[in-house]
Amino acid sequence: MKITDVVITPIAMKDPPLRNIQGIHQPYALRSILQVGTDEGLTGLGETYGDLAILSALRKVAPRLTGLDPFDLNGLERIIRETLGATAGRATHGLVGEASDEKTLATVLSAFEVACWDLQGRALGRPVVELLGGKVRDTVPYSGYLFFKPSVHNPDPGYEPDRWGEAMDAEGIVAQARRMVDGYGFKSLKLKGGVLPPSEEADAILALRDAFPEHPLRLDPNAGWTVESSIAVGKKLDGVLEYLEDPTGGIDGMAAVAREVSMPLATNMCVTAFSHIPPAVKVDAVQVVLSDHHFWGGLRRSRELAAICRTFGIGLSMHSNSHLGISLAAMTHLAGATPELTYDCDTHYPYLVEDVVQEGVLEFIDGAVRVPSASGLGVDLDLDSLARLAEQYDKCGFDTRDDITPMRAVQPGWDPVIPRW
Ligand SMILES: O=C([O-])C(=O)C[C@H](O)[C@@H](O)C(=O)[O-]
Ligand SMILES: [Mg+2]
Repeated sequence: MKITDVVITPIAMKDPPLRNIQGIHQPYALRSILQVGTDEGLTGLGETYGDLAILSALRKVAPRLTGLDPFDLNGLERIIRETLGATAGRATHGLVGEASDEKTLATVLSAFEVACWDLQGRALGRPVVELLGGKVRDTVPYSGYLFFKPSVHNPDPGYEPDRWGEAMDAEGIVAQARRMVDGYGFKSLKLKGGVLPPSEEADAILALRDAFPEHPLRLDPNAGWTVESSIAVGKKLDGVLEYLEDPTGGIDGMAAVAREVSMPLATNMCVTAFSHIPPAVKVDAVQVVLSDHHFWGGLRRSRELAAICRTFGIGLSMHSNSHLGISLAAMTHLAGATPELTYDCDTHYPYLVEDVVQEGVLEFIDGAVRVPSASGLGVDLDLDSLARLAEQYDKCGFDTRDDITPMRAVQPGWDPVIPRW
């Protein structure tokens, strides 16, 4: 089987005004959708960030893939390295750690790699989970991802407001959590912090603890706090959190917090590439790493990460950005085949109101998604939806994620300084 053509479609999907340390989500989230065609008439699907820098890198690589066998993943990496060289560009946004050429390269590799796994599975008539070694679980549990948010975007993008309403205090977060748990059955909850002063966010966690006594809870301010503030929150939430995620920035900062608090510290900011692991292990900075196949270099690399975490006794969880069904399918196959992944995975999926894959395959039952059993990733494109979301991209008025500018519309002079507290 040989790759004959690659179609890359940037899309924009409606996204609620979710708050974080940088500001607020734009009214649309951007993604790149990959269709990799072969001489056998099969098409493999991939999905990644839609930011222009990534899109440009994907477009540079695409024509070079003609003739490649989708089973040759080492060949895929070689072509990508040759094409992008050592200057792939710094493309990721600030919420997943430092941008680097290597991370951009890993992101591009991942997008095409997932499409190749899909092709391999389709060619063999096997689901991707089987190519990754077989299922270690039939369903993959996800956690309910809670965000502080206003009820509407400002300015109004002209579409129906989202169904989640306002949540700018502990009461609003508990109500949001109730809807997440009732609607999706989530068995654990994660609160995106870095929005209110740390003690108020700790109070929101305590309110969640009262309302959901059995649910493991996580809090993630995306490095918004100083070491001192992080320790204070860690002590206040002693015995309450399953883990505290990126309270402060950097390996040394996290290590200083880890020495003083009882709960594990997790990260998708200070350990986001293989080169970060040795220094983090040396000072015991993090006890849980959130994998994310999108920027760790794909499904193979994510399993290498799992093995390294196992070796050093580090827990493994999974990170998410706003994503569509192709990514959810890839995450579910990966998690379905990865025994080290013992924490419920993150997902933004409940905030999604439009997808490019057909309905009904990826459903949350009791907070979990069944690993698809059809060939490849097990999802197919809905071409009408893809065209509609592509048109939305052309009209949305931006080509790169930016949480700061829309925040300045809400709060003039907004300065996304880190740490803030
Ligand atoms: O766990 C995390 O750090 C994230 O999920 C980062 C995301 O970008 C999230 O903060 C968001 O979507 O605003
Ligand atoms: Mg995080």
